[in-house]
Formats: sequence, structure tokens, C-alpha cells
Amino acid sequence: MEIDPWNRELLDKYLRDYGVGLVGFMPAREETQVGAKLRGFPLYVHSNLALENVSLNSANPVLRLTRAGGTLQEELPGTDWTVFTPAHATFTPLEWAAPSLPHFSEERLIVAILDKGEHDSISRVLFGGNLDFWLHRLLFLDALSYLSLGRISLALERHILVDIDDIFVAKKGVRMTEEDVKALLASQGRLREMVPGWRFNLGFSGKYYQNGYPEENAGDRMLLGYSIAPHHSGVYPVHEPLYDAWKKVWNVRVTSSEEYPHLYPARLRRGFIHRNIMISIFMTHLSNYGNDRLALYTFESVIKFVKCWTNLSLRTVPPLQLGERYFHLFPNERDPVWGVSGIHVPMCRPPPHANLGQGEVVRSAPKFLVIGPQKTGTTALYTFLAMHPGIVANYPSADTFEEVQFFNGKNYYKGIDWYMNFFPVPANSSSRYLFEKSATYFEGEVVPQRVKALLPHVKLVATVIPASRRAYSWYHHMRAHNDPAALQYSFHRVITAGDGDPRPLRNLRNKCLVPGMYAKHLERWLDYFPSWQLILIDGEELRNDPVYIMNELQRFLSIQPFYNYTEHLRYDKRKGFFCQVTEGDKTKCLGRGKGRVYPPMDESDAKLLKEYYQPYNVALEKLLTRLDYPVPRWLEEELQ
Ligand SMILES: Nc1ncnc2c1ncn2[C@@H]1O[C@H](COP(=O)(O)OS(=O)(=O)O)[C@@H](OP(=O)(O)O)[C@H]1O
Repeated sequence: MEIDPWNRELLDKYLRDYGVGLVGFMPAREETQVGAKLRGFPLYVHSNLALENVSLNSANPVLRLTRAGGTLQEELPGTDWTVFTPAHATFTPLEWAAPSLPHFSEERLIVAILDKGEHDSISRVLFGGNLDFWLHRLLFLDALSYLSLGRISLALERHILVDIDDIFVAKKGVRMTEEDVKALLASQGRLREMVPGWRFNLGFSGKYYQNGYPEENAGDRMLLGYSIAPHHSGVYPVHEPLYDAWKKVWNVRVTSSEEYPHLYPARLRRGFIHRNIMISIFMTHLSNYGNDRLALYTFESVIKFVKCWTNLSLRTVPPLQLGERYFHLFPNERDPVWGVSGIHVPMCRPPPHANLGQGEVVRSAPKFLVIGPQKTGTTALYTFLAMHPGIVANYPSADTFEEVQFFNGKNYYKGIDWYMNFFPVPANSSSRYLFEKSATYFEGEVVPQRVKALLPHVKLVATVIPASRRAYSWYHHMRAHNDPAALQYSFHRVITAGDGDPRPLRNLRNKCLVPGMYAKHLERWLDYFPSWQLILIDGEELRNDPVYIMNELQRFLSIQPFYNYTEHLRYDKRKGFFCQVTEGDKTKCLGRGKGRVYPPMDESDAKLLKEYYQPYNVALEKLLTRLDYPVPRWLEEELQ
């Protein structure tokens, strides 16, 4: 509002030429202005006021979501409000308030004002302060809608359902009596007048039915007559046996949870779909419906308040429809992101509502992940790490061997319990370094976000080798695994495949080439993790001097005790690689699948790939320099 004339002229020209409106806020200032003219506007201001008794101008065209609900008899936060006195018909008051001074409570000073643009062809909504005051946030949304000619507008329809879980679950003495149930039904009747069709949705666990004092048991019986359903308790993190039961016994399609995704305040909670069951987010618990009945009071008050100050139309629909509407509105939330933010690694994570029975254990989370990409020496790294007495690897998977492959692909939908079961329970989890290696994590679009949500403090180990060498090794890996496309097409054909080529060939090309765009993928990881949580290992050095790399890695992970790899790794002439020294001074090397023998890459293909990866390599070098990471020698050579 108070920029210098030159910038003001530029800004106004822009606003006029493109028909853009302006929302302005008056900054707090030290000196008080009384009746001062606002430069360039036919408008006078008075600053540094304490205000109260707010009301809105119902005739102002800006009001859309906000309703002029009467006079709000409360003080505005702060004592540095500015009020406006217009001197042109272009201005229409939007909001009034009275000064917080004795005998002035009837006065109406303008705290927010609409400039219709009749003075200088620019429409504005001006606020005499910031958005700390809740009503101004609503007015701000309306200002955006008005000034954008309705293009930036939120729908006015809202759906609401109150879900009361565990309706019978509470200790004797704090359960619902008949009187409480009657109060619930009476409240439901009153709410129905404000929200057509309102109905509390009750869920139960039958185990606790008739488990209270006689008057509470009478309450239980009355509730049973009302309507209850066994489709609640969408506990989070997901408790798989519950989902099994929901599917098998009741064919439940929708349920509720109050935890996901472990973010506070509660308004940050979200929905998700797991095993085709929609989890909406609206769940409350019994305790405030019996006894003090605070929940009933709160809901009625909130709804009255919303109806008083907004033009929102409140509706209710049954749970299934609500779930469908929810995910139609927020399609991005269909995919869950399992998270335990706030719980530090090592985390102990029994399902929150599950009583740990015999044979059940509390597991610890991995402290670091080897994320790949494939063919960069990750198996060697995994094997060398697992030799360390202080490091514990995941159990192997029946399908994917040493790799769990949880955060990418379908396994993610098996839930956290499935993942955690891959980790042994160390006697003293805090002194052991659990880790897993899944080389497919590196380039997965959703992987960094998922890892961050579940393991925010985890350290990340990535390995890189020349991208073209990686691509060639991967191609031979696929041939060795009898991949039909890899067997059918030559390496040249794969790396030169165009968008018009058959899908299997294009897929192969992408999987072959995309992981080597190292900088692009690393940047994605760094969107979620600070650089000090990530180490980048030169796979060439790992191959030639694994002891040096393992020492670096131990330092990065701050692992105790320091393991002397010199005595435990030895170059094996026959294998052509470093291998593990075993008892009896023999060596145990990786299997035939690692360190394969295949013909060298055609020079023309090597040239093609060098050009292809050039921009990615340039970006990688820049990234490494920016992060103060060492630049591998092969990268320097590639860029010469
Ligand atoms: N010590 C040791 N022993 C055997 N192999 C070693 C070793 N160090 C690095 N390498 C290189 O690792 C390459 C395989 O990489 P990955 O283990 O990441 O492959 S995989 O993604 O897990 O399939 C593998 O690639 P290929 O040579 O193409 O088979 C090796 O070059």
C-alpha cells in the first residue's frame, strides 16, 4: 500500500493492463497517523487502534462465503489496526469495528474496504491489518473470489458426519446412561434442524456391551435400539487383522480413523484407501457424549457458528457416499502415505489399539537405507555392511531376496506391519544398526515422500557409477533373467528406441536409462531430506577400494565399534572383485549374477550414451559441488 511512486506506477499499469485486482494490507507502523491521506488514494487513515465489536456490511458484493452474521462482541487481536475514511464513491465499507475505548462502542470505523475501481480502474480490497483475525481469513477468500471474478472460488457445499467410535467401551461409571442417550437423541433432533438428515453414526465393540452399572447397561440397550454398526475403528497405523475381518465378515467398504497421518493439529488429518476400504477422517470417541456431554455442546455450537458467519450449506450423507465424495474431492489422498512423524528412530510401534499378546513383539525401524540405483554395486555394499558386528540387515524376502522393496511398488500397500516384520528384534535395538537395501528406491517418484513420512530420521546411502556402464550392466542383467524384451532387442535397439516403438521396448528403454539421470533423482530425495542425511558413494571406488569406502560409510553412520575391513575383505583374482574373507582364510565372493562376464559395449553405443547423459552429468557435478560432496573421478572424465 505504501510503495514508492515509481514502483506504484509500474504495479498500477500492470494491474490495469491485465485486469488484475489487488488485496492490500496496512502494515503496522510505529508512529500513529490520525486522518492522514493515503498517498495516491482518495482515502484517509487512522492507525494504531485497538478495536472491538465487529460487523460486516451485508450489502457489500465481496461477501460470498462470509455471512454478515451480526455483531461480534470481541476484541480484535492486537492494538495496531488501521481504519479507513473514504473520500470517493468508489469505496464501499466491508467491515466495521468500534474503538476499544469507553463510550465509543457504538461508533463504526471501517477496518476493511472495497475499492470498486471507479477512481483509477483498479479494484482492490484493503484490510487495515493482517490476517491474524479469523474473520479476515474468510474475507480474504471472498476477496480472492471477487477480484478474480469468481475464478478463485471454493464451493459453498460442505458435508459433515460425526462418527462416535467404541460406543460401549469405557470403564464402569463413565459410560452412557439412558439420560445420556436421550440427550444424544435430543441433540440429534436439534442438529437436524440445522443440517437436514443429521444422524450420529455409532460404532461398537460388542465385547463391552452390558459391562457397566445397571443404569449404564440400560443406556447400552437403548443405544442398541438406535443403530450401531461394526465398521469403525479404522485404527492407524493399519492393523491388518482388522481389515481382514472387515472384508471377510462384513464386507465393509468405508470406515473411519482419527490418527492418519499422525499430524497435529487435527485439521491436518487425512483420508486414505487401504485394501479397497475407504478411510474417511471423521471420528470421535465416546467419553464426551456421556457424563459432561461436551461433544454435543461443541457440535451444536460449531454448527450454529458456521451457519451464523458463513453461507456454507451444511449437508450430511451416509458414510459410503461420504467416502466416495471425499476421494472424488481429494483424489491425491487415495494413496496412503504411511507415517509416524514425531516418533524417533529407533521406533517402537505396536499397533495403538492392539494389546500385545504373547508372541507379539515390538520392532525397531531401520536406521539407514541403501537406496541404489540398481547395478551400481549395491549387493556388494549390502554384503559388506552385513559383515559388520554392529549392523543388522533385514530378513530376506521370498520374492525379492535380500531386497524388501517396500517403498516402491505394490508391497507398500501391505502396510507397515508387513514392512516391520522384515526386521529382526535385536536384543538391544538402540545399539544395533538395522538397515535394508532396495536398489529400486532410488528413482521411484513417490519413494522419498513415503520414506520421509515413515522414517524421517533415516540416513540414506546412494551409489553411482558411470551412467552408461550402469545401463549396459542392467541390460545384461535383464537378459540373464530371461526378460523377453531384453532377449529380443539388442542394446543398441533398446537405447535408441523411440516413442513409436512397441511398449515392451519403450519400457525396457526407460528402465535402462532413467535411473542413470542421477541428479534428477537425487534432487527429489533432497526435496525431502537434508543433505547431511544422504551419502553418495562412488560405486567405482567401492569396487576398487572397498575398505576405504566402508570406512567412510562407518564415519557417516557414526557406527560403533569401528570395524576394520582391511582384515575382512580381500581381492579375489578369479572373481576379479573384492570378496569376504571367511574362516580358514578363504574368500567368499558374490554369486555369478554379480560381476557378470559380457562383451564390452560397442564404441558407437558408448558415444551415444555419453551424449545422452551429458546434461544429467553436468547437473550432477553442479549438485555435488553445491552440496560440497566429492566429485567422482569418472564424472570429471566424462565431462572433459
Ligand atoms: N565386490 C564385488 N563383487 C561383485 N560385484 C561387484 C563388487 N563390487 C562392485 N560390483 C559390481 O556390482 C554390480 C552389480 O550391482 P548391484 O549389486 O547393485 O546389482 S543389483 O541391482 O543388485 O542387481 C556388478 O555389475 P556387473 O559387473 O555388471 O555384474 C559389479 O560390477
